[in-house]
Amino acid sequence: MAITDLKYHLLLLVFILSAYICLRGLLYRRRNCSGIPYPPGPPPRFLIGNLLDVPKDRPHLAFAEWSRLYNSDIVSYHVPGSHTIIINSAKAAKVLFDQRSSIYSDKPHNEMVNIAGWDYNIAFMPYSDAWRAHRRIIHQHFRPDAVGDYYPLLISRNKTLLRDLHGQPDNLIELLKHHAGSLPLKLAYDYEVGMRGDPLIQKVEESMAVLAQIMIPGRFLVNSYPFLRRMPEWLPGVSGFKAYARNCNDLNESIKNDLFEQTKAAMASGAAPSSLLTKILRKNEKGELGEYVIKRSVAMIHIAAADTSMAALTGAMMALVNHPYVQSRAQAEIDVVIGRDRLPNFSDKDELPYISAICREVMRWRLVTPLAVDHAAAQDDVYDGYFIPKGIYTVHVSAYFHGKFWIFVPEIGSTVVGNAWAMLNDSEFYPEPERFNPERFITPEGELNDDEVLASFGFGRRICPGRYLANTTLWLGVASILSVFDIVKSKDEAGNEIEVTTEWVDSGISSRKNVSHPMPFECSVRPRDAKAVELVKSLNAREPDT
Ligand code: HEM
Repeated sequence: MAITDLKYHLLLLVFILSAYICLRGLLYRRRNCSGIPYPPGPPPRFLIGNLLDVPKDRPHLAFAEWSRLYNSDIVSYHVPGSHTIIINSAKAAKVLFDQRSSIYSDKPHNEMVNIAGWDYNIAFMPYSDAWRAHRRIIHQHFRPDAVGDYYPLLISRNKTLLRDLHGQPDNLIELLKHHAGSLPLKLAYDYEVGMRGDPLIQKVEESMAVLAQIMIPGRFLVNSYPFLRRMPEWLPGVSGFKAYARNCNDLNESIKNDLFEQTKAAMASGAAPSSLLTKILRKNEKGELGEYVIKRSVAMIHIAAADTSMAALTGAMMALVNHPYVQSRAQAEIDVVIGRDRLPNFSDKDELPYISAICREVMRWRLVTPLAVDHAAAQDDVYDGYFIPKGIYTVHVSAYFHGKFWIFVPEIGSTVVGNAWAMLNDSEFYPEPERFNPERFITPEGELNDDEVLASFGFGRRICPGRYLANTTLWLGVASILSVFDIVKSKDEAGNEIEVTTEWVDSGISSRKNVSHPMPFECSVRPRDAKAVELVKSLNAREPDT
């Protein structure tokens, strides 16, 4: 390409960007012409808005602080391309996500999510027929009465975990991560994850690291200026994001397709072991559901379940090792209800309310997803005197240039974020919220109260459909480990106890969509007594029901 041509295209790009920014500015002001203010928040800076005001680390804390500072339970900030509204109270969440769910069930558009092949993630799908089709499959197989189908698998894997823990008492966290992280693939495809260096897990981790980057506000210009996707790759700044996205897209294609195709091939040869995928494919012999819907829904299970379940189970251990009193009370409950000759089972759940209270407190105290996943408003709305603009506001401008038609689509999008952390740490409902205190879920009569800490699983019609499986996995893990083991602090070489942190961090490179995990810590298990050793040694993982 001639130098003059290059200069011409660069000038054109600068012109388009400037036109965009001006048009956005105009639109932004025009929206304010409604006379209704946006929810309060830090004052935006010229061109970059509040880009510098949102901390990368634990933004849920800053957002909750803004509510105190600006005296409003909803607050907002603006970065080029989107306006973000943060919902900090359970009251506002109920009105917006539940009572006005037809408005707030949509999801914001993120151009890089699509380019990088992450659009199969149901949590990012717009509120549409496609989303309904995917959600229906997940719901059918993970609603409360369907979760019972997975009890035998959960119980037998739990027994394996206890036996492994007995053999490697200092390897608690690694074994738990493997236990929780491998379950979704076993359940979905009957795929057994290797303890270390599993190629599929590596692909998922790589792809998720890219996703974490994609979700950082302002990280990719194409999210603010989607037309850049159509620009030739030789333009400065375009080839970088395209190559990055292409690599991630290849990973996602492999994650979606490889196990799916292997299972289909095994089914054709009559050698496929039973799994959720074989069950769904057999039920769909007449082809009512498109194959791609099945493929994407089943692939989603691992993405949604593995990291979150690992965080919850290891978070429970962090809480328990720091609170020996809670362990003793739980063990006393287990001993009275089921004795010492067998492990707790799902049929014991109603009689072990304190174990359930521990699990709820784990989900409240240090949230796995403090800011859930972003929603978007499907239409303009007003709450408590504040204006919430619709998710995507588009204006199409076309121009004829250098023998070509160009279409510019400037949009002002509003993202609506439920700050679950702020809601579940509200001292009006949870006195001394910093304290790990399962008793807060127990009534004076000794029963479980009706607070299921639902905000820890998101909001409205988009609330996590896997929450019953997640709660069941956590409950069984905590109940079985406590029935035979004490969770204790590890010791250093000099025999001193190693302190255990109570802090959580966003995993990977911090972004506000990340799953939070406990900071790395060490702890061990110790059999409660000779009776516990006897019970663990007698466990046979292949007998699911005892
Ligand atoms: C401790 C474990 C888990 C936590 C904390 C968690 C949390 C969440 C949150 C916060 C959302 C976003 C909700 C929203 O947009 O408001 C979500 C969505 C989702 N989760 Fe979970 N989840 C967990 C486990 C699971 C499991 C085990 C599965 C699958 C079996 C699952 C499947 C999904 C799916 C499919 C969505 C997308 C829902 C939609 O957009 O309609 N999750 N989860």
